[in-house]
Amino acid sequence: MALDGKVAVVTGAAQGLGKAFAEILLQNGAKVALLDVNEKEGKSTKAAFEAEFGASRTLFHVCDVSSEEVFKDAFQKTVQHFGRVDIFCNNAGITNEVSWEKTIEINLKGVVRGTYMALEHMKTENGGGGGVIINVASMAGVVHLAGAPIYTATKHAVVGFSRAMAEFSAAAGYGVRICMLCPAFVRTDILNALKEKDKLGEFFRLKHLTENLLDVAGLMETSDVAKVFLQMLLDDSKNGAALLVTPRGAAYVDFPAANEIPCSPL
Ligand SMILES: NC(=O)c1ccc[n+]([C@@H]2O[C@H](COP(=O)([O-])OP(=O)(O)OC[C@H]3O[C@@H](n4cnc5c(N)ncnc54)[C@H](O)[C@@H]3O)[C@@H](O)[C@H]2O)c1
Ligand SMILES: CCCCCC(O)/C=C/C=C\C/C=C\C/C=C\CCCC(=O)O
Repeated sequence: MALDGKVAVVTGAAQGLGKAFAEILLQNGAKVALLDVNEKEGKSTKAAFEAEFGASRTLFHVCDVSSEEVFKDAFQKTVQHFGRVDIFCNNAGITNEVSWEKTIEINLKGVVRGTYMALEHMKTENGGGGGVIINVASMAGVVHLAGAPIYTATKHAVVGFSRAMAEFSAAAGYGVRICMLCPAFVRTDILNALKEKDKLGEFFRLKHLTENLLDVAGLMETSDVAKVFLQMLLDDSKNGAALLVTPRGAAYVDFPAANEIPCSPL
């Protein structure tokens, strides 16, 4: 997929990884709708992009992905403004083990909402032009973080949901690819939760478990992850693929097929 003239939506685009994904899309010729619940940061990011790429290339809508109504409204406004959407990146996410229902609402249900909405618009069956959906999971969607069980659960769920939807989309002939990005630790505000008892609750006393993993794995910059995001987005051969991104490099996860899982006779 060439990006020149394509229209992308990125949730959680005001800062961190979402901002870096939006930036690399803009650098490669796409127009980008930035959706984020943080109005102040979103407006400032939009202003910075406007100065660099021109006013007509970006949009910002205040949008909480945990509200079906608000999310749909922001998406519809984006379609009205740019005329279409070709790329949808479900990136917004939080770490909060105390308000765990909220974490599920944003990290999982927000991704499900965004995926359904994007598919409905892009699928060729409805006269759409096809496209690509990138769901941002985490390495914690493939291996677990004992210090953040709900975060882990949401990211595992995003991986399972996206893989199932990718196969469904291909089988239904929708013309829409769905892939997952699974980064290890990246220098963004989400990691501040590691220092916040009111976010980790009872898991705060074992925060060293996550900190030890971070020490071993190392920390990436958002721009490093954005380069890999772009490669996956542009690779038309990938559907249902989960790309792990670590400071050592990137690799697609080799999930076993059901009949490849070793079993002993009962
Ligand atoms: N930073 C990491 O180490 C890391 C690693 C793997 C995956 N991730 C994932 O990357 C994604 C982006 O996180 P980040 O690291 O850039 O963190 P971040 O906190 O810097 O950015 C998250 C963004 O999402 C927005 N957001 C939060 N709740 C929202 C909501 N309800 N609706 C809309 N926007 C909302 C925030 O305002 C913020 O702009 C998340 O899904 C996260 O789980 C992060
Ligand atoms: C409160 C924690 C917030 C975590 C944010 C997040 O999504 C980061 C997850 C990163 C990794 C998760 C799991 C395990 C990492 C363990 C080892 C990585 C080794 C990487 C390598 O191969 O070098």
